[in-house]
Amino acid sequence: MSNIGKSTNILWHNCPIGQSDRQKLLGQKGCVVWITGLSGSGKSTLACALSRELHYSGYLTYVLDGDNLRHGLNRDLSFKAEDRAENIRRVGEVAKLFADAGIICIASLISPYRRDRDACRALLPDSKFIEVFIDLPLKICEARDPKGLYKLARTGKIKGFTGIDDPYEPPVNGEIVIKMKDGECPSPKAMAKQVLCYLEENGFLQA
Ligand SMILES: Nc1ncnc2c1ncn2[C@@H]1O[C@H](COP(=O)(O)OS(=O)(=O)O)[C@@H](OP(=O)(O)O)[C@H]1O
Ligand SMILES: Nc1ncnc2c1ncn2[C@@H]1O[C@H](COP(=O)(O)OP(=O)(O)O)[C@@H](O)[C@H]1O
Repeated sequence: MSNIGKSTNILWHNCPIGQSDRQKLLGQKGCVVWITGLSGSGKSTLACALSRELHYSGYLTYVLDGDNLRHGLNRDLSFKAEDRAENIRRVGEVAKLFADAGIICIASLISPYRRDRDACRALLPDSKFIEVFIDLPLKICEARDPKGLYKLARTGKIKGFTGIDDPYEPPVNGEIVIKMKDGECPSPKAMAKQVLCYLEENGFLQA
């Protein structure tokens, strides 16, 4: 019996069918592809492009997108630092469950604080947490501004906006960095290919 957080006298219950059985069934390894970057850097675009490529090659994926999760699971959270931390913690735990199910889980959230991302990494042993940083300058993201949020942040109508008046801490030793080349951002297909190659080379596309 052990006490975990606020739960007392609880015991882990094991199931006879485990992660490796599910992975054999699916012909892949469960993992978490964690996409981080500024608003407008292309996180959702990459998540969808990667999911599409993998799906049509016969692999099971699921996308956890920050914006979408804030419509349900995380609707009670704001953008202050403690709430962002709780947002990332919950999504990390959910992503871990998907990976345990044998699924290639693609999480796309700003996740601006290194400590929160590292806590998610710690939940997933055996290199199953793959951090992908879309390293796009603020200037480009702000010029894109598809939702008009940077404009609102610049005029003070949104407070604590990442990159404007709230920090973004880039990964130090992430697995994949997506960068501009010759002043151009790689296409969504090219970004997805970079991640796909990593998954292939590291054995995630076989049981
Ligand atoms: N203050 C502030 N800062 C940053 N972003 C803001 C803010 N307010 C609203 N939004 C919109 O919320 C989306 C980010 O949600 P996330 O859950 O990914 O954020 S976080 O990881 O908790 O920082 C983010 O979506 P993306 O543009 O897709 O990144 C914004 O559209
Ligand atoms: N690789 C890319 N090349 C050109 N435009 C892109 C690329 N990725 C995303 N975009 C565009 O940039 C904007 C922001 O992309 P989005 O995926 O919503 O970013 P985020 O999820 O990081 O906020 C969208 O209008 C999208 O069409």
